[in-house]
Amino acid sequence: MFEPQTFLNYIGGEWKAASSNMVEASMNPANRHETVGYIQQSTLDDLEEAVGAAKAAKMGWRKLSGPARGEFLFKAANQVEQRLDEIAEMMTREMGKTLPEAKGETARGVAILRYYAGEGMRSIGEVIPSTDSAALMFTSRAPLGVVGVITPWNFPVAIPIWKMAPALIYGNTVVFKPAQETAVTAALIMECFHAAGLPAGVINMVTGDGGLIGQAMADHPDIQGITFTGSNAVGKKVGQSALARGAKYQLEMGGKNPVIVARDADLDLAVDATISGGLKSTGQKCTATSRVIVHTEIYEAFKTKLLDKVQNIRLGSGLETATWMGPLASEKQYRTVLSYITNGVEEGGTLLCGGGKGQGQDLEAGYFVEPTVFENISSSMTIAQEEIFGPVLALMKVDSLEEAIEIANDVKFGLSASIFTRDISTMLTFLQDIDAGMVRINAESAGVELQAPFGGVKQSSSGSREQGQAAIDFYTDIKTVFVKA
Ligand SMILES: NC(=O)C1=CN([C@@H]2O[C@H](COP(=O)(O)OP(=O)(O)OC[C@H]3O[C@@H](n4cnc5c(N)ncnc54)[C@H](O)[C@@H]3O)[C@@H](O)[C@H]2O)C=CC1
Ligand SMILES: O=C(O)CCC(=O)C(=O)O
Repeated sequence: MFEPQTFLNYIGGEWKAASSNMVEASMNPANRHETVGYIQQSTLDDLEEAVGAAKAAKMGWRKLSGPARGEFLFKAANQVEQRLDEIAEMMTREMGKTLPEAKGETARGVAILRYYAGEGMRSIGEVIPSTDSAALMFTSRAPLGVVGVITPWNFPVAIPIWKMAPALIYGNTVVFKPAQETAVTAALIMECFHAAGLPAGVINMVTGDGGLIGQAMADHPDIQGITFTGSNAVGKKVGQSALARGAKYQLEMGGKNPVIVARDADLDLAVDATISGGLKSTGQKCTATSRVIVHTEIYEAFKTKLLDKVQNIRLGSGLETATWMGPLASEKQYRTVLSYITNGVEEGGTLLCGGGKGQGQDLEAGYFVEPTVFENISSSMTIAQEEIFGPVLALMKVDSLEEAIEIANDVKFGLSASIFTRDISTMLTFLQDIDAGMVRINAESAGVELQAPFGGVKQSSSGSREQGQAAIDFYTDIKTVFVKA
């Protein structure tokens, strides 16, 4: 029998209840009657305390050497690794993705922590020849100060860690506001940082309403940088608030990612990648495949193979081994996805499979939506333009590569895009002409590697890149130093 616990804020190295004395229940989306845990409904006073703690810890932390900061991250990685099964199970319970996916994500969190721990030993500048032969000129990097981290619910371990680990290694202190939907999982990650013994105030977590706590972080004069992943609408607000007071900001937002299936594609490979890229995590990835743009000559063959597999997808609780696809993460997301499906039908799309609530007694209490495939979708339709963030694929038929790329680029987003082809000139045309930050050839649109830059173009991101060594650009400022004896 699962017993829900109450989780506290983490401020100045201590666990604290919100000053409102109010908690909120976090629910299991596979069974809305099950409470996963209770989390704090924080007030602006709690945020103030957390920012104050981060500000007070700032100088001590930045004065530590990079390798010394790295030691703390190695310890945090070991903690997460030791608790991997427990954290992954909580993630599955709290947001619905299957247990193997949750374990994979938690293991990725461990690897990210180790990667950035190692960054503490690497170069942070370069020597540049001065025109004055008696001088030494070089660049160095300075931390921003206090960094605000606002994260979504779809990757409750990986996204917070890929923001907090580089923030910390480059000498910043952190105030973290996770999505309320997955704040229990976030609290387990904070327990790992606490056990790793980071000095008090270096990392702080305040849970609560995004419009209140998140917005106040974006507005806060003592937070010098804000990193955000989430919706486009909120991201823009966060960016505008930070810009208005001269703070640095980094936004990772939506996607409407295409896969192009060229006429010479390996169809089995393309089908598997479309299913994995579009439907894993129940389609709730900013890199998820949403539009499937298929050459007319192989359209029917591709469609038949795709439907054959999609119709056999097993829905259920992510904790059950037979389950391939779990529920949507929340009631809000469930309603959003169902309304996009209704809209697709109303605008003239043809439903090939799915389209409804998950059927069956064991699915009744959860936010399950059947894996859904549409055809007869034109680029101007709402479901071809807006991010759905659910298990919905839209098939679009084209006569040429040029037409495929034109449709692929005909959206406001530009995060990830993939193509299936064996032809080198098709590959080259695609990688040159596609508007996307992540370009993938013969691979699904989702999936990122922690050591490589991650981000999009157009309205998918604010232009900066996360992960890999690219992260240093956001979390530090360059100092150009000129020294003469
Ligand atoms: N790019 C991505 O990975 C994600 C995209 N989304 C997209 O956003 C849609 C809505 O999902 P939501 O959870 O409602 O996203 P959201 O953008 O509202 O939430 C993301 C984070 O921002 C916080 N937040 C909310 N309002 C805020 C404000 N005014 N100021 C500062 N922070 C604020 C939330 O508490 C959460 O921590 C999804 O259907 C999906 O299309 C959602 C999550 C992740
Ligand atoms: O594809 C991935 O693994 C990362 C996706 C992501 O960053 C997101 O959905 O926010």
